[in-house]
Amino acid sequence: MNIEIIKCHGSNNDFVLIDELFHTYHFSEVDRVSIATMLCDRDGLIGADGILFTMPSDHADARMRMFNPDGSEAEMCGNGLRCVGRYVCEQLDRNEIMVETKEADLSVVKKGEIYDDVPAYEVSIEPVRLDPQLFMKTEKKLHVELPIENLSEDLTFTAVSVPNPHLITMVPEIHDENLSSIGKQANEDKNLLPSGVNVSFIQPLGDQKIFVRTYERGVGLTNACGTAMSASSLTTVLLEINQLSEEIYVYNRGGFVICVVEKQGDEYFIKLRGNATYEYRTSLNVEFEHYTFEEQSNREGFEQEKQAYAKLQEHAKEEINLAAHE
Ligand SMILES: N[C@@H](CCC[C@H](N)C(=O)O)C(=O)O
Repeated sequence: MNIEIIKCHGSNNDFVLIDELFHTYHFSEVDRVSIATMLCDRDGLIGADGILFTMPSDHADARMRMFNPDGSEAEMCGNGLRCVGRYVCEQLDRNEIMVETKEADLSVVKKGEIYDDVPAYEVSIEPVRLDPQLFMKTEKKLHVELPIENLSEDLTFTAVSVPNPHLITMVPEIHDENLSSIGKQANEDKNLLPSGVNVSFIQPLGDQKIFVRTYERGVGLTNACGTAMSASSLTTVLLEINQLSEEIYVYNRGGFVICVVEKQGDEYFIKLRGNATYEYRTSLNVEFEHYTFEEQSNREGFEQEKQAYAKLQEHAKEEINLAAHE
């Protein structure tokens, strides 16, 4: 089967976008899993943190289904939603659309630039729930800054569903080996976390700024995770480190995003704003029976936007260094 793809990223959390709105591909559920495991493989031709199936919806402008490299399907993907949002906005010639996701219809709005020549897309991250029982075996009704003995002797965690599951912890300094080992352990402990979990470490940088690193369920360490940065922003608001309704700059290995946490009654709402950058477009011939694929065309690169994004990333690195030495 011939499949056209766009390789894209949000904060260098990179994806393969497949358009089923304007192409008629008949994928079975097994095909979707094969596409995810084959195309995301970092030792293969493409390599990515996930697949974004951009599909028709019976009530919204489009529907997004997101698959991790291990073939599992996630409830949501914040960085991916910006990429799908951009794609659909451009196809429909609109600046604002609604995208159906597993648990909610979410708005995507094109909103100026996040940095010079880097257009910004703002997405709603909903529903936001603090009930740990949604994904963790626990008697507790709320799990904010509490220990989880099976995962760490000294760290405390906050459980947030947005609606994919997240455990967040505050640390003075981030050590990848520690995050990786806790992330692996959390995803192996099916008695505690039956559907797995994304684990993030937050390093506060002061002045409404944080640095977030995430071990993603179904992936491992990634450059950034949009839902994790949203859940982390909420965590810092709950812990009164950052302010409600104010912009929170979230730095990551691949750049930065801006989150705003709002509260209405007892409910929280999060907006996530950041880039949606295309790297290249190409077409693939996928042989599902043989579990193989090859590239059919030369890659069409998006050099200008890649260069603009490289400057954003340089700026993010400088900001992180400055904050770390203040
Ligand atoms: N990187 C994504 C989240 C992708 C799904 C995650 N690995 C999960 O299984 O929940 C994001 O930007 O939110």
